Amino acid sequence: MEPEGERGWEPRPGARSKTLPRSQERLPQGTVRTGGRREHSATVGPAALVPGVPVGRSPSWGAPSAPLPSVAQRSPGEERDGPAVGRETRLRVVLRVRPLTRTEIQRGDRRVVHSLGDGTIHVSAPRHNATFGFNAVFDAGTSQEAVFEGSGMRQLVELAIDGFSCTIFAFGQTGSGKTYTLMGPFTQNETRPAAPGLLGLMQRSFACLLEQSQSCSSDLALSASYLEIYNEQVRDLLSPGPPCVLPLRWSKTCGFYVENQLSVDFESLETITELLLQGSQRRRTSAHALNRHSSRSHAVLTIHVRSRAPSTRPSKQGTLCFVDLAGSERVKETGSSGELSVEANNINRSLLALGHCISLLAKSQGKRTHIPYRDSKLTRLLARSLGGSGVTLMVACISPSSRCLSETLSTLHYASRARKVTTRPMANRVSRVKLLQTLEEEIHALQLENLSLRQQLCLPRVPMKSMEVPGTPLRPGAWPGWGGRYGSLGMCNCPLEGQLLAEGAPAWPSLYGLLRDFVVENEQLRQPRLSPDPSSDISAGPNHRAAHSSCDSQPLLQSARTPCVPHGHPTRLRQPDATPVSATRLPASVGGPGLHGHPHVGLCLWQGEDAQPTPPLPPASRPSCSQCCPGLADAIMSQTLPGPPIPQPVPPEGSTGVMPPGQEDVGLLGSHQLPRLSQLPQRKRRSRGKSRSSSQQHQLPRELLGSVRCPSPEGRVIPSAPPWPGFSEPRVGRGTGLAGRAHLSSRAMAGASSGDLAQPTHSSYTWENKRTPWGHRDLGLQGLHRPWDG
Ligand SMILES: Nc1ncnc2c1ncn2[C@@H]1O[C@H](COP(=O)(O)OP(=O)(O)OP(=O)(O)O)[C@@H](O)[C@H]1O
Repeated sequence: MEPEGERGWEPRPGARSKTLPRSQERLPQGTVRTGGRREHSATVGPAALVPGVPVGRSPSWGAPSAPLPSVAQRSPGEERDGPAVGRETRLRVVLRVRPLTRTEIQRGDRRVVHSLGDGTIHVSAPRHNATFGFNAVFDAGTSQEAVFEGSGMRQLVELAIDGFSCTIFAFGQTGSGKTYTLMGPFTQNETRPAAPGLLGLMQRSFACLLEQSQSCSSDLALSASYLEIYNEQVRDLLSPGPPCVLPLRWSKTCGFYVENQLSVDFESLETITELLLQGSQRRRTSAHALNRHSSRSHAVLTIHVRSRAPSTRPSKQGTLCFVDLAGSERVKETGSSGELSVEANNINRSLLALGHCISLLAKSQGKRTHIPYRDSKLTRLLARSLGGSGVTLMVACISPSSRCLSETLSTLHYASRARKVTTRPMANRVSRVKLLQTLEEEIHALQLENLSLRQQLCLPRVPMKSMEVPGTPLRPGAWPGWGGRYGSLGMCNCPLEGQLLAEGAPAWPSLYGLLRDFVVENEQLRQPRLSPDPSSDISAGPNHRAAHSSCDSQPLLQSARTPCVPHGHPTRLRQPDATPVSATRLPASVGGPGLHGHPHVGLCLWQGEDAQPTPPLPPASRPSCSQCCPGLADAIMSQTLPGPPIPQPVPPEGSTGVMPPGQEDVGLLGSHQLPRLSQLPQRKRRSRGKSRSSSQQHQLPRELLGSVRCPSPEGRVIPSAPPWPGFSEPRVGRGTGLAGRAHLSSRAMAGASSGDLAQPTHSSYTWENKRTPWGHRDLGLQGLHRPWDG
């Protein structure tokens, strides 16, 4: 008998089995035998989605309040160092049947699918008589809440909190109820969320997550990103202005990831619901014969869950990813033409690629050949969920109408096949030791870079302690003063080593305080003309300098393009790879902002141990930039820095504030081309590979670059760093969002916000983002109004 994957979608009439088929028996070494008798009617007992628990012994998926195994059971060994390899686990597949619509009833369509209970569904139509089994079947009358509880979403939320990458994707024919299941009866014209009873899996999961985050012992940091794949382009649905197209990249450590995707922090249900609503309103939809609000793109909403565990435990980083696939459609039936048919072709092509990958993944390990994830953007994004280390739930949606029979059968076969796919879930945890090492590297690199910049600027090597802002209290555990950091012994004099070796919590605030100070100093050194007297500015204490850096507006330090490193310094600066990126990528005449570069947003410092996270401001109280919107810098700085007055930014001389047409995007990329030295090795590595970085693809033409780089009005995304080793989730360049707080990420700061680090949660490189007006273009900079524009 041919394996199902090679037989196409033809159903096997009359097949029905309540027993575990041979193809799904548990074999030794955790393998699953496939390729025998075709089975699309199997009722697999309890799904083994819960990692580490053998098939047949795990709690039944969807069983309310089924206990999860303990962390130790799930991933033995992962406490030691990073993620541990999980056991082979099947995808969980549930089926939802929507009710007949009024049109279908009026048309006299017949119901051709009937739930038999026990996770089975029967298709009865002339020449088609088949039964299919799934982990759960929700018939037409099932409420949204029952779907949430019965599909095992609660457990997925718990797994995400525990550091697993969980994916829920809805698929099925157009108009079959995918969006309804995930988001409720949402239409783009809606400005209010649906009635509570109709809320979808997403909103219920958010509530569950927030509930758990409040009750669970470890502090959780939550953020969201939202994108769509439209006509094979990945577009950010949270970036202000029209959705911007983002590159999809691959890294050895983390696989495929979207570069420069915005990620927005949230702490309340209202905020995340609002994000969902506003992002969804920007998603491409159209009306066609089968659905008045048909999604024309695949949408992916990812919730990043980072737990800041006590310092002795590894930090966990899970994700909860909701994928609302565009529905497969027959152009003849939907009546699509023109743009609609182009969209339909793209949708069908990507779904075909997904189906192909699933067919191959459903084969046994021995028979599995290369999985062509690269065939579409969708399969690239779902690679980890399908064949990697994620925990995946598929929600297949079908219409019961006789008119949709062939599409329904396709979906049922698709879903049956998906049930054979296995993943090896792994919790994403970063050990304290690894985190310390990364911190150490980051601090060393920054220290050297700053030293080099100081030399270029002819500034004293040692910032004077006496110049620190008087009256600013030292953070507990922070390094007292700045003197000695660049002492005659250089790095040897740095007490960091002792800190790294020291056990216990007090090292953390000190390390992060140190890192913060270096970062702030680095920012200032890269923008020496920020204040009339750069040297005094830079050599002043960190707080004072941070106040200045809240609004940068001046060109990058040109002479910093070739930093000179003291001889004998045992650093990567001496390696060929360590040539500053700014030297190779920035034209000589380039001026540009530092890593921040946005005059409207401030550089927030870590708020110290005692500081409370700042709640997002309501739109009405949104502060504005210090010149065009004077409240923002004040608001930011007052939240972070006690004491010193906040200097206002000086508009650059002769700046017009208007980017030449067509220059907007390169301008941004140009500003992206200023990574810190500490990012160099990874960037170099990537550039050697096949895929080019965005900056390589879009080299900044010299003539287009004036002395003024035009930063975004809402904030910017810093050069996206490649994913961090040990972090399964690609780090995203964070930017502004619609609500909540948005971040810029950097290598170190990603670590800071990611886990173990109990203190500075929304740390440096953070700006307070209050609701962003949609009219602004963030990344393209078109129509940008800047303070000096007049
Ligand atoms: N379980 C359900 N109960 C009541 N109405 C439903 C249900 N499922 C879907 N609907 C309705 O059916 C219509 C189509 O649903 P929806 O837009 O969710 O389909 P879809 O699969 O997302 O379609 P597309 O792929 O074209 O975006 C909507 O009007 C929705 O309200």
